[in-house]
Amino acid sequence: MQTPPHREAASASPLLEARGVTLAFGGVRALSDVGFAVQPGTITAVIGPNGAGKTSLFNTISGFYRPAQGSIVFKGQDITRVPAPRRAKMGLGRSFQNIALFRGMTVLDNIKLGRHAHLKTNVLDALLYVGRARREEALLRREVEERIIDFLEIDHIRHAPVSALSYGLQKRVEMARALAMQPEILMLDEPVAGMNREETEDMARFILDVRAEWGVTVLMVEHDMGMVMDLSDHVVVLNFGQVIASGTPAQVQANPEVARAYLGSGDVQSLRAKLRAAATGRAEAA
Ligand SMILES: Nc1ncnc2c1ncn2[C@@H]1O[C@H](COP(=O)(O)OP(=O)(O)OP(=O)(O)O)[C@@H](O)[C@H]1O
Repeated sequence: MQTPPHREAASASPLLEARGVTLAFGGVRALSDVGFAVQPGTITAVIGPNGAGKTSLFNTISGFYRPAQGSIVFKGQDITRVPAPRRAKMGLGRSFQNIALFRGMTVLDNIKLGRHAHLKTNVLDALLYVGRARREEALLRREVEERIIDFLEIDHIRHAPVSALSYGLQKRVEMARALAMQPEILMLDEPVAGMNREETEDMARFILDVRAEWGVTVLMVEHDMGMVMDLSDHVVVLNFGQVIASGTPAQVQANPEVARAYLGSGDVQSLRAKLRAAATGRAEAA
């Protein structure tokens, strides 16, 4: 018997999985039995009202928090006990909700620092092939840095200190630094929070291009529901630390539980109308 095509798609190996993740801070249960999968090559978004557990989930995936129960699986490997820096080297790149750049340093130096975490040359290599390894590394580094600078259109500010940049540009530099690690999955924590419409449009374009041109899978946490619905292939909705819905943007928008979490009533028409209004606003601003 043949497997229907949609079944095949659903059973493709996920790049990343959260399985039954539970996390508590003292008496507060931030996450309860959270499970979802990120398929390679997709843009997946985690949304939910304030305090739903989005940041806790991100921190658990990137290794800053260890769950009380459950596991995180990346490329088929259980990484629940792998420390955060090693996860980054394995290909989990991330940006932060509150920009975590070195503000006194230039854009280029911040990007170089991101790249530094990816250095492959170990102590033995360095002892045996000092000259060649260094030269090759330097060449490759410069190539990656230039490609990122070009891609994110930040050439004009490469020597500017980060502190002198607008918020939108700082967010873009943070993305550049995360890309410098050449991640397989890029985790973006509220990539458009605090941005004006134009900056939001730019960032949305970069997120789509990261996937299209760099082949990077994207997992983001974002408050801007309209942007999420426009960009994502898959949306996971959290509320009070639990997954209340998961599916395509259209499926999530038609889910009364989601409308209840956001609007206090299960009226999916109102939810759709709200999203349409937001989309019209963005189109007018563009
Ligand atoms: N370090 C912490 N110590 C204690 N409680 C915490 C901590 N971090 C988060 N929490 C609690 O865990 C729950 C989930 O918070 P979390 O920040 O993950 O939600 P969120 O969806 O990211 O919220 P927001 O959209 O406001 O950023 C909340 O009740 C929050 O108060």
